[in-house]
Amino acid sequence: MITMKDIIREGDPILREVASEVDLPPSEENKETLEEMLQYLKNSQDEQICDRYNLRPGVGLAAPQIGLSKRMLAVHFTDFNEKLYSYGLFNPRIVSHSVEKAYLTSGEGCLSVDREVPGYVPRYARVTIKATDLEGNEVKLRLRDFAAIVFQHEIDHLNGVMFYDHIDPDNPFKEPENAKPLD
Ligand SMILES: CNC(=O)c1cccc(C)c1Nc1nc(N2CCN(c3ccccc3Cl)CC2)nc(N2CSC[C@H]2C(=O)NC)n1
Ligand code: NI
Repeated sequence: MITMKDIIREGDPILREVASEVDLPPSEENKETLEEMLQYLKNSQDEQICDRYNLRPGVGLAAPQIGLSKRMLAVHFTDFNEKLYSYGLFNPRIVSHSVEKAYLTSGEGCLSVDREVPGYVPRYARVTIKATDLEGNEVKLRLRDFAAIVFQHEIDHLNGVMFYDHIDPDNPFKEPENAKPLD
């Protein structure tokens, strides 16, 4: 079971590496790891389990955050329209995106960052992702708003990018150009 002791914190160089593609079809080992990452997210959103194991709640987790420089990520959340997103993905990539940007007006948090880093994180408002899922199927996901934000945050981890790299250091709460606020 993944707990907070398994989560790599900022400062560890692995979080700044470009992670390697995984071989397909995914090995049993990589499938088990990705299942564990998904289970972490579910556990972290269950009050009893979260309290018992002192987990930080999250809706996304990328393999570099547990010390594996592999292009694997898990997400588990329901969006504003009550649509459930629960995926373990191998080799996810953004194949197209909107010009329009979006940002969480509350800023972003990260399981690998044990501090608040205030500021708007401008991201694409809509993205199309292609990847291979836990069953080994090629999936194509058209995402918008919160779902688009989460997937971009996690794909950033596969490219060594942290959310605060996107925050304007001169004015963290400046309205990003051509961007819609997400409350
Ligand atoms: C600094 N201000 C803030 O963090 C912030 C502050 C307010 C609102 C938002 C919306 C903020 N922003 C933000 N809130 C989240 N959560 C909201 C609470 N939730 C959760 C909490 C408890 C139980 C179940 C759940 Cl579901 C867990 C997820 N998650 C992310 N991110 C950035 S994209 C990846 C994702 C992630 O999983 N991070 C660990 N950002
Ligand atoms: Ni993160």
